Amino acid sequence: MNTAKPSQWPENVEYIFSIKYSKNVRPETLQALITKPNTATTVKHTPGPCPRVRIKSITDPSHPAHDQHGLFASQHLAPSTYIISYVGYLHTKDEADSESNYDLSLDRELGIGVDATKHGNEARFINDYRGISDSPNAEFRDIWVDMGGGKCEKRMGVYVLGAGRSGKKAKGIAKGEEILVSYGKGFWKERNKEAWDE
Ligand SMILES: C[S@@+](CC[C@H](N)C(=O)[O-])C[C@H]1O[C@@H](n2cnc3c(N)ncnc32)[C@H](O)[C@@H]1O
Repeated sequence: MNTAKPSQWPENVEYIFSIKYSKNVRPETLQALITKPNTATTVKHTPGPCPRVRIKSITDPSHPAHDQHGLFASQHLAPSTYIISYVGYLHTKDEADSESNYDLSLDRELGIGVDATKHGNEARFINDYRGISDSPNAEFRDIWVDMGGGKCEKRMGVYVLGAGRSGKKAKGIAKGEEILVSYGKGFWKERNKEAWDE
């Protein structure tokens, strides 16, 4: 088994390769989260540090996440390239931690989220573009990860914005550039940053 961790991985967070399922998820919900629709995009499971990204501490005082970390491209990433999937603790609405800064909705209809506060991979370090760049250069998409042996896992995958969606960012993400998504207005509204109303 691959036990390597990415450089700069924090000691208080468990580095995981696949989702950790809460025992409170109902069997029929769990079944829906591991049953891939025929037409869905599938990505092969790849355990271990992702070669396309690098976690870096943010030392620039003008960066709004100064003194935290961010995720950067370790090679040029072409438009629409799959980068990494978001893993963490998969939980029900009732178990959601309203204080978490790492909780991503996986399936709104099923009321399921994935929280990477205590367990996660490099994707937990992706910052929001606001105050850093004019626009995001990456986005979350629904994916299914083929775990082998006929098993699949529904996850959120991070992709480089496609040429159609990204305008001037159609060249993809350059080596060394920070990977930035939009967390959505709701994330910042809940944290009282009303000024970032876009
Ligand atoms: C999912 S974490 C991203 C990784 C985080 N920077 C870290 O080092 O663990 C989300 C948190 O990162 C910070 N963050 C992300 N994007 C930001 C932005 N554009 N401006 C200010 N803080 C940001 C906020 O503290 C937010 O609650």
